Amino acid sequence: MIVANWKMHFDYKKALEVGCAIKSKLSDAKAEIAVCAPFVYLKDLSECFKNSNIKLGAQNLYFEDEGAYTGEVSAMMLKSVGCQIVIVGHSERRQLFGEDDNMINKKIKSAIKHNITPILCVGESLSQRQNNETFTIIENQLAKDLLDIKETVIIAYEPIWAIGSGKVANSEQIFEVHEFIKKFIDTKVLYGGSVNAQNAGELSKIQNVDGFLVGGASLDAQKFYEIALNFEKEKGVS
Ligand SMILES: O=C[C@H](O)COP(=O)(O)O
Repeated sequence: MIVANWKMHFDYKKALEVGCAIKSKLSDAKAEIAVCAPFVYLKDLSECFKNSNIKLGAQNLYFEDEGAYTGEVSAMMLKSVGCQIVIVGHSERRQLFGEDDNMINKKIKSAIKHNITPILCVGESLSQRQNNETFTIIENQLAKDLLDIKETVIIAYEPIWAIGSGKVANSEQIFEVHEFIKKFIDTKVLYGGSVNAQNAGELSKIQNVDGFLVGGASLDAQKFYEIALNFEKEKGVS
């Protein structure tokens, strides 16, 4: 599974241009492909992704369905514009907006209630890794974020120090964290953090990597396409 996280990029015209280019390049992809776009572009992207295998995703949600929550967007609303996937607990939201594990847990439950597949992001900071706290941090995030949740949740392992930095975690680091996550929950585990068209092939060789959550390189349809292609080649997805 290859997921684009566009974060807060593009104006309307560019978002539709890149979204439609991704659709035309990857509509026959064998790997599962999803594009997580800013809220305001979702409706039109859902039209663009019609009759293709590209899944529509959001980057966040609020856990209540409706009410006096100025500026928030609920799972019910996302579902109504065709969203199938939502990213929850991205480190940028944890760090910049103080999103805590309790809130993340409620968001995951709300997504599931509306039949939207959550992608839960977990990962350690550089200082936590240097202090040998990686597994404790990840176990703590998984335990709290997935409390009382039995349904399918996709996990994205994103070491914070690898996001947008050009510093990719090495194969051993990725393998052991994915193994740890899969012991906790038997599900798909994606890797995220400076994935690009050049390193996607090598990263795909790691046996327990089930796909990627791609930030920067997903802003270019050709680069995103090459990542998916390299993944399919290495994994023998056909
Ligand atoms: O959600 C995506 C990640 O934060 C990775 O971003 P990046 O590919 O720009 O490092």
